[in-house]
Amino acid sequence: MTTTPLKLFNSLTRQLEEFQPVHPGEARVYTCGPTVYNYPHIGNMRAYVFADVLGRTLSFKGYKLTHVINITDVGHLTDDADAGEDKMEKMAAERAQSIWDIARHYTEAYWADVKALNIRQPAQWTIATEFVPAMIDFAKSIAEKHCYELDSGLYFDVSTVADYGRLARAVTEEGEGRIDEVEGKRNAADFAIWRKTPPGEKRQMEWDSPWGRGAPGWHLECSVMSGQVLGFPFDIHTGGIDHREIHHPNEIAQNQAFCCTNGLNVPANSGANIWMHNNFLVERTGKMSKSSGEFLRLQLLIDKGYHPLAYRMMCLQAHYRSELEFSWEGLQAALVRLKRMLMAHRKWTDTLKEGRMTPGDSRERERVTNALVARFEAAVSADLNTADALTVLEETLALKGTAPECVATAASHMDWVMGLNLGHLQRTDLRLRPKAATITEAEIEAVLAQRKEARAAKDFATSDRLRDELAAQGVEVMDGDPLGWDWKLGD
Ligand SMILES: Nc1ncnc2c1ncn2[C@@H]1O[C@H](COP(=O)(O)OP(=O)(O)OP(=O)(O)O)[C@@H](O)[C@H]1O
Ligand SMILES: [Zn+2]
Repeated sequence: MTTTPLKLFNSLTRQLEEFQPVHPGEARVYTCGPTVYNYPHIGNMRAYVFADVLGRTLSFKGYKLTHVINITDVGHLTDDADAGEDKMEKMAAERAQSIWDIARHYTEAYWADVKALNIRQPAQWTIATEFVPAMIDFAKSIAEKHCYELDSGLYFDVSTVADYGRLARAVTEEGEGRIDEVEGKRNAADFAIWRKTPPGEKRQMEWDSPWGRGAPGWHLECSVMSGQVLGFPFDIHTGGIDHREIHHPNEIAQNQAFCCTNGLNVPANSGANIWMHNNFLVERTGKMSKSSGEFLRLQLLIDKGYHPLAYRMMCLQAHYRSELEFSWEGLQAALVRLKRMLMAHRKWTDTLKEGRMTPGDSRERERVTNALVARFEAAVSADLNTADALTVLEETLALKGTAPECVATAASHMDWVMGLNLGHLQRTDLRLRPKAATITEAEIEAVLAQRKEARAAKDFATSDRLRDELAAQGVEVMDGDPLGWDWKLGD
């Protein structure tokens, strides 16, 4: 079905580029996954909604997709630029719990959010601690030419690779956040690829290596997991925009070293051809951040009564390269938009269910369907312009006089790429129903049934009294609402 070439913004060149797969007909994508020392916040989840839309777009365009997302359960320090403590060790010490338990708990919490947001399962979740022997092998192969050992670990010498930091466009020596705290580092930007456990200390997670007992560096992990599973070079590497500054330049430096040493001298030599970054979800006070302690979890949105796909809709309304400001009003608007789409979609599928097929030429119907889908394809092919793509979906659903089969088929393709699940959601799933509410749905429905009877009998006094009783319990009855929200629960 592919007609429009797929253009993606490559952070390496800061330009839109046409997607040209390394392996014909395939797309291999690696996404930097969460560090599982805490719950993901909805900002983190924006990164995975973006990667999911990318993956769905590639599949929709006919590429055989292999998507890998990692789980970082060791090695990510509290400062991306190679200083501070391991985030996992720190949390384990604070909680007096085993790291393994912490990792399991937060990985599961992350997977629950992935599911709730209708993010597809990748081909593989790579767990960092399962790749440690491969990380040691990778480090061994580049150590002689590109690394040097200090008391605290094995360091990567960034001056040994061409054009270090080109992704960040940062000055190597004085780039942001390059804190040179380690005595003996040759360049301020050099980073540990293996961190030795200091003498007399014991880490919960440590392994033997040629450079002593210790743990791998975070940057090494992603180079190894992506290269091992997808092979260098693969097509696309994604992550949040913060990774453009330190984590990904360091991955690229390692990939260059590895590819040169191992005779994989690929043209761009960065490990991946295209590096893509989503912008931040922000709050009025600034970037939403796990490390700052307070943050919004998807579960809080659900507890307040919002369906999680309303948050997915909120993400899709903005381009992934733009900042998106979170607000409850914005979430409410996204929910209403989702509900409108659902109702419009339902009308078409009901028409089909009633068997009202359009007589006539099936070739003509195929042509109409393809023309509708082509408009949508043009939107997503323009660097994943989901905002335009949603408009095309809405306009398709609002068509009049077009054969229902054409609209329903075209809309189901579009919905699949957007991942809004219009075909399965029920109108009642989208009701605002805060967890704190004490009244049950059955109780609400019972009162509404009484009220319906009263109204049928033109007993408006009783009808109003029942309505007021519900209002006192936070239930807003919405008579005659075109969206069909018969009732909703407030906070
Ligand atoms: N506010 C945000 N909006 C969008 N993406 C974000 C935001 N914060 C982090 N990310 C992205 O989420 C993904 C997971 O990040 P990770 O689990 O490592 O979070 P973190 O860096 O520990 O958290 P934080 O930066 O919030 O302290 C990364 O791709 C990261 O770039
Ligand atoms: Zn990574």
